[in-house]
Amino acid sequence: MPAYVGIVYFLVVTVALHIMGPAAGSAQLNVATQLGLVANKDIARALSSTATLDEIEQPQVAEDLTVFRSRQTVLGESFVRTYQAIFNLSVPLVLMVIAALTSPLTLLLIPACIPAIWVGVKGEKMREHAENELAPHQVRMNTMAEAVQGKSAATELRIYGATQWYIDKYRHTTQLWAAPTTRANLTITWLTALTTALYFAVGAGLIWSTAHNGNLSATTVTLMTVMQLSGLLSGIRFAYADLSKARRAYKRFTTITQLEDNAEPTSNSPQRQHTSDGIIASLHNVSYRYPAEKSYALEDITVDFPANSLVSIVGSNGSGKSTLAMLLRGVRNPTEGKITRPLRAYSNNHLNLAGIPQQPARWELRAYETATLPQQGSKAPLNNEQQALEASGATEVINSLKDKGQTPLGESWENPTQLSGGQWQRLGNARGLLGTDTAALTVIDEPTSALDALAEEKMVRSCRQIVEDSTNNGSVILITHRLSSALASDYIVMLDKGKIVATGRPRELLTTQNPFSKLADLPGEF
Ligand SMILES: Nc1ncnc2c1ncn2[C@@H]1O[C@H](COP(=O)(O)OP(=O)(O)OP(=O)(O)O)[C@@H](O)[C@H]1O
Repeated sequence: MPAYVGIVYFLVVTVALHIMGPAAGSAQLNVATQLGLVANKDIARALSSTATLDEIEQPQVAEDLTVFRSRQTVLGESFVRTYQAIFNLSVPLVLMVIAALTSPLTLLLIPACIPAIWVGVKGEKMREHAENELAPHQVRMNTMAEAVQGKSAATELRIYGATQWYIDKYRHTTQLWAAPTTRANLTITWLTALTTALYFAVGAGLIWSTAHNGNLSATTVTLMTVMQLSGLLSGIRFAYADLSKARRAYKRFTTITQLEDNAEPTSNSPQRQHTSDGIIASLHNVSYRYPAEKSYALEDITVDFPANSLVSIVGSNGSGKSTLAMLLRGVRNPTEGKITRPLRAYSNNHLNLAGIPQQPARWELRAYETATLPQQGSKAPLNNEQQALEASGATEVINSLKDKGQTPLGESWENPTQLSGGQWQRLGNARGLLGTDTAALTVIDEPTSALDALAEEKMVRSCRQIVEDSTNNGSVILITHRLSSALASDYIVMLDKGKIVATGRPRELLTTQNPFSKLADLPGEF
């Protein structure tokens, strides 16, 4: 072989890396961005499904959601890495061919790679197995770690003089629980070291044999190929590990989305259904405590919500209004007591439960998608899209944007369009108003800060319209801080410190002595 082969080799590598590097980089960015968008939509669908927040707040699921929420998702990154590994594979393959032409013995490097690749795959499986064993102990481990780090439990430990005992026990127990992971990591380290040593031994043997024959270009080419392939080997291992982690995270994540898939299909027929006793929802001794909280946000609530009515829930800040709204929407489940819903068709299906949370999420999608997200996730399209967009004021917002409904919103995009708090709120409100025509219950947690007075008045009028147009004898429950909104409703429920302090028709409440009539005498808001 002529001596210039080594020079050609360097030139090929250098030119290939310089041309392919930037191309690979921009392709990776594209892949990551696309995957980020897909992930955003997946989360959106999952969250507009019937899953309760209590479920979503489970630590493991919350962690997965965080992963999926980030633009460069784990999935995206692993795709990028795999892509990069496959892309980069072409360079060493070309080199392998040149190297094989220079010195056929170089082909021995291929079988030498196989044990290293096998260890990469096997190691990942071992890690997954160990992780599965650890998972049931994860929550207890976190609790113990928190206690050691000094949350409220640590105070008790100090009072009992038991801190050292706890730390020893903690260390021992976590060592026991973490043993499979430690063992797996140790085995993987040894196996990786052994297979890498084997690979380099074969490589060194090849380099020695070409140098021994005095073939300078073959030595150079072999040396370069050994180094290139070793870099590629770790690339493949990392790519496989990432992909495997992403697959596990995705599996857990789909446990949320499956809830949506399992939801029973509903008929979208506008037939009018009737309640047996004029009640749309009854709460019986309902109490609610947020996960990880000690005190109750709602205590022993018993109340009937009338059908085909506009009901206002009033009360001071922190009295439990939003919590009650979430229970009524089936977003959270009561900790104690139960909620009964007399309508037969009125399950926890989003076609029968519509509503607007206090702070709708800011989905960074295209404007139309943001305003109509439940349509993207729902199997049966909702009929009242146009009315929902009009009543919420979303149409005005969309029409004011440069590319109308196609305008990309928020930070996730290259040339983002920023909206004001009120504009985001209107798009969110449109989502909540989808399906109100057939909903048995529409729960609107009125935003006090983001909407101006006119928009709020429009909202109250829309609420009345929803009750009148309902094909399902439906009621609207409006959480409000405004006296005028409460007085415009058919029924008022007043809360204070998580308990009901007054219920009744506005007229009745105003003409008797009760906490509501006392507040109504004061000017302004509650
Ligand atoms: N996600 C949460 N985790 C823990 N505690 C919460 C959570 N959300 C609300 N709380 C607590 O529950 C209680 C009731 O809150 P809630 O938001 O229902 O009141 P609210 O009447 O709607 O208040 P506001 O008028 O300010 O919106 C408060 O003490 C609040 O701190």
